[in-house]
Amino acid sequence: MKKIAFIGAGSMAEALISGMIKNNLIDGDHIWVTNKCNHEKLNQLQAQYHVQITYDLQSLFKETNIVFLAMKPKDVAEAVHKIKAYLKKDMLIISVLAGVSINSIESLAEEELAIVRAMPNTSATVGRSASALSINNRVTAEQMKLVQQIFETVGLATTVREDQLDAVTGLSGSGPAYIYYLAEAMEKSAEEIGLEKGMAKKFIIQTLIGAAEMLDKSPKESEQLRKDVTSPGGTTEAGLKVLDEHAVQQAVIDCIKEATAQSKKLGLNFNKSMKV
Ligand SMILES: NC(=O)C1=CN([C@@H]2O[C@H](COP(=O)(O)OP(=O)(O)OC[C@H]3O[C@@H](n4cnc5c(N)ncnc54)[C@H](OP(=O)(O)O)[C@@H]3O)[C@@H](O)[C@H]2O)C=CC1
Ligand SMILES: O=C(O)[C@@H]1CCC=N1
Repeated sequence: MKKIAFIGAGSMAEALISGMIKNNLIDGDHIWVTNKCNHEKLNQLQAQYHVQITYDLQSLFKETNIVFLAMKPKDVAEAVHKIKAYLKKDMLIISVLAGVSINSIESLAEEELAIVRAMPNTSATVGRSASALSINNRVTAEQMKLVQQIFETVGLATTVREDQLDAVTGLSGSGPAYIYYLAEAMEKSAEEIGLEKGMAKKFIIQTLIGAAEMLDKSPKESEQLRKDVTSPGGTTEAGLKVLDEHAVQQAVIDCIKEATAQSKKLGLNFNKSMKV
């Protein structure tokens, strides 16, 4: 594996670094990380993953093959401005930014670059990301192989059209947060119904893993799997009735649509601010 530079050292960068290292794709010596100013965070990454950390862009970009852009969309203009002198045609740029298009990044860099726009999620940490990838026509077959390898190491990787990435962001980029939200509610309920916290947590986790595995392995659709749990006049029916009264299913649909719209909005706002 080659040398990888991370510009941005937040949650998503750490999830990818952790996933790549734990799954033996690359060792810490070949991963270089920088951020805006949070030195403490860089120290933590160095201590935990043995990556190289630096604010010296010369060292960061020396013989670098792959550059991850992993800052918030609002910070990308400033970040790319700072590094653009070091970006070379033979480098592969992988952006994980929500909403920001490949063209926008190229405009900021003022250089024709091989760019991958990816939408992973933080489950990359445990090798379970659902990552969608779009590329521009300067990405070579060899670079694409490398990209597939990186994202397959941290989970499932699928190529999509760039115009589908906002929807992927709303569905699976943000998706882990929806599941954690449900887990939080289950944890709170466990307390109220008198179950000890540690024990309840184990039951909740196993229930989520079990249901996810059933969705994956069973030939049945999610609706049928739900019906299989729901005995007439039983406990599940009573519980689900309350969810229906609160229109929870529609709320989830609205949530994913809103997150998708926000991804589009981030891109539009970015374009407006850059006038691209
Ligand atoms: N979190 C998630 O679940 C996912 C996030 N994404 C995308 O990943 C990107 C990062 O998100 P996330 O990791 O959550 O964000 P964080 O806020 O956790 O991290 C952002 C990082 O960017 C750094 N940064 C900001 N400005 C600059 C700069 N000018 N130069 C170098 N580094 C800079 C910050 O440094 P400092 O701390 O020093 O300010 C920080 O390390 C976003 O664009 C998001 O859309 C995509 C999929 C999932
Ligand atoms: O909330 C966000 O904007 C980022 C993108 C997907 C997940 N987190």
